Amino acid sequence: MSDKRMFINGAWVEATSGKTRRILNPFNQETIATAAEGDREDSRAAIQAAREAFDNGEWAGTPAAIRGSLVQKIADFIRRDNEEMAELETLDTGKTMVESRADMDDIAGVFQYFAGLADKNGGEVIASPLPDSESRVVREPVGVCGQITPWNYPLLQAAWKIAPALAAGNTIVVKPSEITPLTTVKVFELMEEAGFPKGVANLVLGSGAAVGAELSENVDVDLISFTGGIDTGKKIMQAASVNVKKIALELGGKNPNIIFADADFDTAVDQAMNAVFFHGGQVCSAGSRLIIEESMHDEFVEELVKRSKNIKLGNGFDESTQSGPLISNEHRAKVEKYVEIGQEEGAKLVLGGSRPQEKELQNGSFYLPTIFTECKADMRIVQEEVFGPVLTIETFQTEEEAVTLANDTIYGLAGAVFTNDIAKAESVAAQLRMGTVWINDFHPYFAQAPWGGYKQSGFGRELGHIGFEEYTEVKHIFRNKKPAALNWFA
Ligand SMILES: NC(=O)c1ccc[n+]([C@@H]2O[C@H](COP(=O)([O-])OP(=O)(O)OC[C@H]3O[C@@H](n4cnc5c(N)ncnc54)[C@H](O)[C@@H]3O)[C@@H](O)[C@H]2O)c1
Ligand SMILES: C[N+](C)(C)CC=O
Repeated sequence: MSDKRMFINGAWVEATSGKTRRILNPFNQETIATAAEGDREDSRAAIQAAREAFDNGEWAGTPAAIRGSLVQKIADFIRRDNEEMAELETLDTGKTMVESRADMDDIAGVFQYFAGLADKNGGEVIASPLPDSESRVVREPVGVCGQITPWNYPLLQAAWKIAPALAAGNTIVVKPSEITPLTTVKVFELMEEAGFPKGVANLVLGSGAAVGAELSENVDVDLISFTGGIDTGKKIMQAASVNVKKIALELGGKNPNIIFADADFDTAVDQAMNAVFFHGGQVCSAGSRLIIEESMHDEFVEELVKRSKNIKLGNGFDESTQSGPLISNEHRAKVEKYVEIGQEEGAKLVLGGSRPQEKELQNGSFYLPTIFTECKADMRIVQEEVFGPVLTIETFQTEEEAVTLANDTIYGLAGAVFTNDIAKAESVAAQLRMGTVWINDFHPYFAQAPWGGYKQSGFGRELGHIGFEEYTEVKHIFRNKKPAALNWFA
């Protein structure tokens, strides 16, 4: 028996196979829950429920304002249960309570934003070039949406998908990461409380290889929205071709943080630390490549190392903790491998490069903030997503060089530029091939602005009105107001 079950066709169910999975706390590897471990059969049952709920037309035909008010209820319930939900997220991911509380605030804001958009989907009247006719464009829901999410921001990434999909009148099957399902299960409890009709929102727990693959392949799924790693994204894209599903892919990043010598020194050091070490670097948009003007390199690195040494690692529930553990020992092993590779490639390790020594951290998947200088653009440590607290530093002399280094990546998710010269900042922003560019800041994202990648960071956008439109089909309706025979074949 599990204590975290799946929600299929309006009922909480165990896996058909009876299998379960232990969910671990990355701070101490203790079991915090037992989750149903669904497989393809469970996935198919959820898809069928979502298919029927879409095809019977009730949800899509529900007045948009009423759909919006149900989505708004989720926002209200999350605000009501903020502390409990933040605790679940910290238990599951190890992130600090400050981060988890902020995530819950953001998530409530996302549900509120899309609740508000539900009835603003008015369509458009076209100036028809033909006489006695009417031409208009309407947006309709796509259908059954499969939504697959990662472990680093479990509920936040799910909210970016669930809220617009439901507001637009789709039905959904959500598959959270198998290692962090707790808050997604909780949000389905909230949806049940809000009173969504049976089959509209379904939750399947289990592995990517089984549940995720079924969602990607199944011809009854009309759209697949995925957030996760690039290799998984490629598999999903291939699988989704079976019925030419609509796809949105939010993949990884190797994000540059460009700092010019005229930037405010203290702000730039502080933001550079935050860019890469926030949540242990387990952020798709982490500023893991620092690209700094050569003239300030030594002074900047000295200060960065001095401050980063003092980052307090610990239990996310301890309010003095600044950064929690990595998600798992397996993931830490991957980070360690990259640090080894960086050293073999000739990058100079100036901070970290090992696990912390403190006794109280030994059971957690901790890794020290790590900084490499003397990095070259062709090193793997500079090119590949480490997804841990590892910063590489490269230098430049001219704006052109900075932009070339920043764009020298297969990814294009996000990047930043720090300078007091606004014209220079705007020029760099215009040249960066990335979905988000921050000027004199790093990390802000919010429900009102679109999020997504250029190049191999994916395609499609989440958030903003574009994130809502991703869940709609565009239909042109033309009406002849004076129908008459054409006599073409007379
Ligand atoms: N662009 C963004 O907005 C964004 C946001 C968060 C995380 N990410 C990226 O996510 C990655 C880290 O997350 P992760 O390790 O959970 O990624 P992952 O690709 O390993 O897993 C993500 C999800 O895909 C599922 N999955 C695995 N194999 C599958 C398959 N064959 N078919 C269908 N689904 C499958 C997993 O079970 C999980 O639910 C990083 O690369 C990070 O940059 C991107
Ligand atoms: C999209 N974001 C920044 C919330 C999380 C990326 O991992």
